[in-house]
This record gives sequence, structure tokens and C-alpha cells, in this order.
Amino acid sequence: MSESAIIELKNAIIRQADNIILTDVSLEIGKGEFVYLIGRVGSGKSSLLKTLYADLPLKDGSGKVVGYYLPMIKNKQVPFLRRKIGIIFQDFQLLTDRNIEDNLLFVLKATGWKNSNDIKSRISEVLEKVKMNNKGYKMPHELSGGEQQRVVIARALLNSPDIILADEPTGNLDPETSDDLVKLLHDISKSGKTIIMATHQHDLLKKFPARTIECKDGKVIELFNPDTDEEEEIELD
Ligand SMILES: Nc1ncnc2c1ncn2[C@@H]1O[C@H](COP(=O)(O)OP(=O)(O)OP(=O)(O)O)[C@@H](O)[C@H]1O
Repeated sequence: MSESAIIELKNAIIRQADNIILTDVSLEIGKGEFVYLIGRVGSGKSSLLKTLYADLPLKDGSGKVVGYYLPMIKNKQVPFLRRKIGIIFQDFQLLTDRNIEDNLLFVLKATGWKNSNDIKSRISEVLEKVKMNNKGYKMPHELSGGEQQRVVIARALLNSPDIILADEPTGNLDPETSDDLVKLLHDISKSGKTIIMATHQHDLLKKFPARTIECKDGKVIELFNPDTDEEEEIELD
């Protein structure tokens, strides 16, 4: 396996229970890469992402994510793998009974942070990164969808993950807010974080081009790579 890839799958089979969803998956993603993951409903995008954060076991083929060998990962190692991965879903999943700062505090406490000054400054750093530093006192329902999703990104950044996996992060947002959010994710990847973003919004691929892979007919195919392809080569169904 390559030394430089932060995510690597080789001849992997992605399963949901006993069902084979994707076969022969070979993929290398480097540090700081931004990758779109596209594919029709039910094509296996979420299953692929779940395999990367060890929510689905990898039993066939090899796979390595931030140094952890997926086929051999032990249950007690999974929380350590997950600390290196920030996960963002379509539904914002903020705790509705507490304000934004307390949402972030909850995660820090759950992941072992104890020093209250460190906690305070980390919360303000991540809110600053997503330009929400003046709204930490607000309750989730007092924020727009785009603002809530920014907070979710801030939450994903708390433990300085190497990788962000975003499953349809703009699925509930209007087009303009989606654009802002994708720009933000691109900026975050430029700071050295690897991002895989599953999306159905193909207009984003044209507006903010990046490497694109597709789940199709039970395989993962490389659709576009800006390092090697011309932009007009992207062809979507
Ligand atoms: N918990 C589960 N148990 C069994 N099969 C599942 C489970 N979750 C998903 N599947 C099946 O796995 C296949 C891939 O689903 P997956 O959610 O990975 O697709 P997707 O590309 O992310 O779809 P979407 O675009 O709708 O999010 C589908 O056929 C789905 O029905």
C-alpha cells in the first residue's frame, strides 16, 4: 500500500449485512484532497463512507484509513479511528436542548477534554473557522439551515481530524447556501484536510471542480481527476 495515501482500499467488497453493494473497490486518496462521491440513490455512497469509518466491517480486500487497517480493526480501536475522522450528515444532528457552544462542549467532554481554558479556546477557534463565532450563544432552532450546517462542520473539526466525510451535507440547503458551504469545505481541504463529499447536486461539480468518483453498477469508478483530466471530460448521467 502507498505511503502517502491517507485512505486506501484495494479490491475491497462493501457489504450491507449479507448483501454485496460494491465490489472490486480500489481507491487511493491523499492528504488534503477534496473528492466528490456521486451516484444514484442506493448506489452505495453511504455504504462506502460507513466502511471508511468502520461502521460497516471490511471483510474482503484490504483497506487502510489514517494508519488503521480496516479488516483487522478491533472494536476498542474504532473510537480512536473516529477521532481522526469528522463526519457530517445531511440532517444537522445538533442537540436541540442546548446552545451552540454547549453542543460543542458536549463533544469535547465526551472525547476527554478537561481543561476549561483549552475547551473555551478550541470552541472559539472552530466557530471562527466557520464564521459563526458571534452565534455561539444561540439555540440550534434560532439558526438557519446553512448556519446549523456550519456549526456541524465546526463540531467535526473539534478534534482536528485528518479526514472529513460529508454525506450529502447540502441536501437540506438552498442552492446559494449550498455553494457557500461547499466553498467552506474546499477551503478546509486546502488547509490539509482530506474531504470526501457525497452529493446528488451535480451543479456543484461544475462550479467547484474537484476529483470525482462515482458508485455505479456495483463498482467505484474514477470519473474526473483535475491532476490528469481536462475539465470538460466530466460526463454525468
Ligand atoms: N442497514 C442496511 N441493511 C441492508 N441493506 C442496506 C442498509 N442500508 C442500505 N442498504 C442497501 O444498500 C444499498 C446502498 O445503500 P446506500 O445507502 O449506501 O446508497 P447511497 O448511494 O448512499 O444512496 P442515497 O443516495 O439514497 O443516500 C441500497 O440497496 C440499500 O437498500
